Amino acid sequence: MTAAAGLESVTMRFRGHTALTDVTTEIQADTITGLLGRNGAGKTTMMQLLTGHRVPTSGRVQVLGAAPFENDAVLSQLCFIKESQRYPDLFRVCDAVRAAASVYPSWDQELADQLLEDFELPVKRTIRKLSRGMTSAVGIVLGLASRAPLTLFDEPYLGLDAVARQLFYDRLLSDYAEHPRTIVISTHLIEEISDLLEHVLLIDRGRVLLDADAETLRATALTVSGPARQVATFGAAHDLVRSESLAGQSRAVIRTGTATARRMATDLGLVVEPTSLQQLVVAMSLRSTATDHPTSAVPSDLLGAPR
Ligand SMILES: Nc1ncnc2c1ncn2[C@@H]1O[C@H](COP(=O)(O)OP(=O)(O)OP(=O)(O)O)[C@@H](O)[C@H]1O
Repeated sequence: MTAAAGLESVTMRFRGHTALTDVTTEIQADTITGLLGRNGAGKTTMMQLLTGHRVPTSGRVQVLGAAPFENDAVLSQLCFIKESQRYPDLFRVCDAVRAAASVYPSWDQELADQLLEDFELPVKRTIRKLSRGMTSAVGIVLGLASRAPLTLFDEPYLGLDAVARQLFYDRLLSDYAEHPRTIVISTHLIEEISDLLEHVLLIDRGRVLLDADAETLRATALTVSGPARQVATFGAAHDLVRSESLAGQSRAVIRTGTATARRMATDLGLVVEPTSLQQLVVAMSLRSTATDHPTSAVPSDLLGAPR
């Protein structure tokens, strides 16, 4: 696998706050990567660094083989759709489309027209007068039709209804299948998007907590439940991410993937179920918080039921 972008020992400090601490990671080429993490984890900051909107306090950022900051050759190959994308006051939808068409070398007008129709966007209306969700849809149209070699969506669907979000996932997947490129999406809607993701990068308070391909994650995360003692025995022999107990029964998220581990769980009389990506992300984030703040109370029902 080749890397389309990478951060090497990157620290990003704002006045009085460190948003990223010594982050080293690679964004694989022609892959859909999910950038996950709690509020304030550092996702937007990472995207700003990758798109040359910021320079790291220390460390190196490489995108398509070079540092992105003030590098036109690199920037022309990037498309960054921000959470609250701003447009000039009088811009109509068609003006934004025309402007994007002139900026992105790989722009596909046919795809843009199709997406405008799919999202039922009124092309002559001023963007300022669109609803929150419709404005997000404009960003999605631009991001997909740009066909940029590296496209970053930072929580692209603020206000989008469930049908429009599904439309986004479907169109993204079908266009990506025909035109593979590197896509990074930050989102809190993990459950919805998990099937789309090929790689997962989980950030927690500015540090990388998980950096793995989605297939491996699916194969290595289990939820086991049963008598507390047996769950504890099983957890002690594996990477126990989180467990909760009530009335002598426990439920635990474990990272392991081997057939032997599953057999051991079954032999102990435990119920073994798959762990969804969302459950794993929640469990890992809570473990990280608990490690740093051992006394903080965590609600016991946060793991929810497996898919
Ligand atoms: N310009 C800035 N000045 C000071 N602090 C900042 C600045 N930009 C970001 N931060 C801080 O850096 C941290 C990471 O912010 P960032 O926007 O990257 O998080 P995020 O993961 O995108 O969060 P969310 O999911 O809530 O959008 C936060 O604590 C934020 O307050």
